[in-house]
Amino acid sequence: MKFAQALIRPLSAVCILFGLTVIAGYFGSVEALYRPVTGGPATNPLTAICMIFIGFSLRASRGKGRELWLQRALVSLVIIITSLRFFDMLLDSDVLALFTPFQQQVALDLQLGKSNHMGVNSAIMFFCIALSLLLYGFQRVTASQFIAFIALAIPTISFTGYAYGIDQFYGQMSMLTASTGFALAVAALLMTANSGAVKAILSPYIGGKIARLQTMAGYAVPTLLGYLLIKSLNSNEGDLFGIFVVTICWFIILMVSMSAIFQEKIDHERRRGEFLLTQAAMNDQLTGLANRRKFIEFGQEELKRLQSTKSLLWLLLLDVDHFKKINDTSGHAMGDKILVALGKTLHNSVRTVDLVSRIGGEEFALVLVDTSRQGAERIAEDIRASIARLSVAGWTDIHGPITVSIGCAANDGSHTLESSLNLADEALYQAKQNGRNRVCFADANKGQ
Ligand SMILES: Nc1nc2c(ncn2[C@@H]2O[C@H](COP(=O)(O)OP(=O)(O)OP(=O)(O)O)[C@@H](O)[C@H]2O)c(=O)[nH]1
Repeated sequence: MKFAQALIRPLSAVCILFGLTVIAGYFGSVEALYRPVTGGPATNPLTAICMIFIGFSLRASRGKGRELWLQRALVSLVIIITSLRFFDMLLDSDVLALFTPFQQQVALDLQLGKSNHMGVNSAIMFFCIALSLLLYGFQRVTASQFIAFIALAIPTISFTGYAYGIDQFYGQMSMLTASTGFALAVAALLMTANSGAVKAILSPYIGGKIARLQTMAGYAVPTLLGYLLIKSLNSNEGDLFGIFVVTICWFIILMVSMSAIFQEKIDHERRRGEFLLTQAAMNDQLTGLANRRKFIEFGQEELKRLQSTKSLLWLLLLDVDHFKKINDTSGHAMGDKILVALGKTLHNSVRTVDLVSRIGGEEFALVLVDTSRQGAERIAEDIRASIARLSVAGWTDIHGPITVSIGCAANDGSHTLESSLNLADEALYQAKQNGRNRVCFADANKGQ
């Protein structure tokens, strides 16, 4: 998606450059710059201005404040210019000539019988691109995308015309205008890459891959077959045949886009379901902390990492003192409430790189990564003290403070997670034996 959107700036830059090249052609009277195919259609100066305006408005489309107003102003001007072209066509007037730069040169070309009008197809194409960008600026993304698709269809019809030799298909649209319009319509579509059919087609998942393949094949195969047939049959019905091919191509693209949207919706639900299942499999429902499974996975990953960092990992095993009494005197619901409060305290006591997990009923395990012995001592003691001060709504002083015993063991990467867990468990047992509400450290030489 990001890659697709990164294309917008270079595409718009190329189009601005094309527009400026055409203007330079009129300015320096270099016909080849505005009429790439000798005797073919020229790019009218106003058409070149539309290219430049749309190119700049694409660059401003994601802006805010003044930039957004500039974008709206530029696309509105293009809408006005192209609308005047429709006006001239309907009333058989020539209002547009009043605003056309290099009008003398344009008039001379026309006198000499050379084509140099802004083609109606070009006007429709730029009108649609400008409208699409205007709608995008007003956050009408679906409508913007729909109009951009229509805009994209117009140069593809011209390309088919050039390929099949059907001049009605490109009319007064030069190859340069068709290519620029195509690039601008693609850029306008990419602006809406986060929604609808474009999102579905660009999706990195399987649905997107299939849709991209189908879109390309759906366009390339009928176009190529049509080309081969029209050349080999030398058909007089070329126009009808061309219309048939273009219609088939766009019908296929429409079908592919629609099925891609549904496919992406279903795939999105599946990915969400998978995410929720993984979450459920890795997290403890009551406290929201990691569960035993996640603890083992995380611990083993960190131990692997230790082999290259040569630092120390600490395992803190924490058990609530006389938790059975808490349940028996105040009820299971209060017991649960205390477990949740403990989970929060533990979570807030460590860094984001560490892991806090609930590995049993009233037993928690902490993994402290890249930590010295002094660091582990300080954290364990802070945790013990802050839990002894913990106040839980509904838990009264007559019951005494909630306390925990903590057993700690270090691992430098030279022994297994299981052996560290056993050492921490022995230290925890020691803490319980020594009167609870205390921190004990495993013998550093054991298990190494
Ligand atoms: N409320 C609640 N209680 C739980 C949960 N899981 C385990 N328990 C209870 O935790 C208590 C653990 O008791 P014991 O293992 O005897 O240990 P203790 O009472 O904490 O005593 P010491 O560990 O020796 O200090 C049992 O009564 C379990 O029913 C839970 O999710 N919620």
